[in-house]
Amino acid sequence: MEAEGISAPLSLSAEFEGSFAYLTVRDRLPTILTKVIDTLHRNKDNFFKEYGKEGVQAEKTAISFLSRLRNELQTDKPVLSLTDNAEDSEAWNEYMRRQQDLMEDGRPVSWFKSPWLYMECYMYRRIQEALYMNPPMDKFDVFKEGKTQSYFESQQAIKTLCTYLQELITNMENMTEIQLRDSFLKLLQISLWGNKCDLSISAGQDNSQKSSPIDSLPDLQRFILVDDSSMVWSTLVAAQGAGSSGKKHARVDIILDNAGFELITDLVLADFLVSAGLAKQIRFHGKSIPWFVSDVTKQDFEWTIMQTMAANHKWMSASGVQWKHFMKEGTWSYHDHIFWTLPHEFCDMAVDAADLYSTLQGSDLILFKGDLNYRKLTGDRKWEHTVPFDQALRGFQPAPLCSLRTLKADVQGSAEDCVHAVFPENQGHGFGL
Ligand SMILES: O=P(O)(O)OC[C@H]1O[C@](O)(CO)[C@@H](O)[C@@H]1O
Ligand SMILES: [Mn+2]
Repeated sequence: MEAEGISAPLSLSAEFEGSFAYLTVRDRLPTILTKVIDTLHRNKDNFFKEYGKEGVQAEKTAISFLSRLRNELQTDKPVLSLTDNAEDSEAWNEYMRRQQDLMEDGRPVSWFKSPWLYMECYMYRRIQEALYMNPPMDKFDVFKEGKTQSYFESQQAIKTLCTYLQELITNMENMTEIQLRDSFLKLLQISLWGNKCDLSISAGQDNSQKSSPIDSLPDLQRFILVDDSSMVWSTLVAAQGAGSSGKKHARVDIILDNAGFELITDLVLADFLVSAGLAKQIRFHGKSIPWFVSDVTKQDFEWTIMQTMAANHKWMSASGVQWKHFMKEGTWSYHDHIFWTLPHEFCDMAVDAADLYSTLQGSDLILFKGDLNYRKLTGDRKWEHTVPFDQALRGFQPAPLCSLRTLKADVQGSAEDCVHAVFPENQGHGFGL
């Protein structure tokens, strides 16, 4: 749907044979679906133990739903309305009608003819429909195994990062502003690179963090296209300005992406922001259902903090204890609005999720993690590479925002990583890579 009066190029789509969208829909999405079916098969005995015959029957029916879905995808069938009467079903079905109105010569909305962004999101929502329709499978997270494995495979990197965080916190009061700034920029890059650990690009293959997240920074520097993070720092510093009641309470919103090591990098960054007095409140935004294989759900968020607390490592445990305290006292909070697991481009948010847009307008800085968020920020359209980032946002600017994304889809086109930052007109800055 077009944001008011701002035109945009075509959406990336699998209709362009040979494109990355085409290869994703033809090859990677069926592979992910097959792995989901295998996961259900492999857990058959557990379902029997936990739910008896009813569990096994539900697993069998869910598998038949998913096999049918895979066939629909592979044979480019018209997409179907959702029939699970979930909280977001009507929003999905309304979006399908909207997409149908956009189709030329009345062709049906289908996997290889419609926007890649819509079809990929739709697949993950249809997986959830197969579970919703077959209780007691409705609470089962088909991606949980991969997400927890990614956490356990990254232990050494997590220990290194938590140790680094505790060293920063111990030395914090002696730090000059330049040292604080440099530490922040280092943690921002670590959070950017944490985005490499994503299970949808790898179609579920292990993609955990093996190397030291700190020592690898110098080598990775050359892959950052144009680093605008210094403006992110300026925004944070400006947000410390005195408010009407004295010290302003800077609020940072982090739109999360993947669980596992990437989530740890985001929690470490958030801990630093609060410990350095750069933010008084951090709002984390995750997914309300399992999504794009490794995206963070509330269960993943809570499990990761508990797991870190319980680690047999002094600084991991100290970090986890601190994070649980931040959650308990409300300095940190977790939110999972359904909009983040709808297919909409973010320029639609002000209309289609006005409550969320209004919430984000209260932020001093919004950090968007990952490739899917970047694709939604820019509408996953065939922009020229010279288009300024804030133009591609087509009016989506609830607050100063920054995209921390390792490039996994065409919508930027270059092979490097991106740190974007953009500021609403009233701050006069509009820039990107
Ligand atoms: O976890 P991230 O960084 O959002 O990556 C997910 C992205 O990776 C891909 O799976 C590969 O391009 C996309 O389909 C999706 O946008
Ligand atoms: Mn992801």
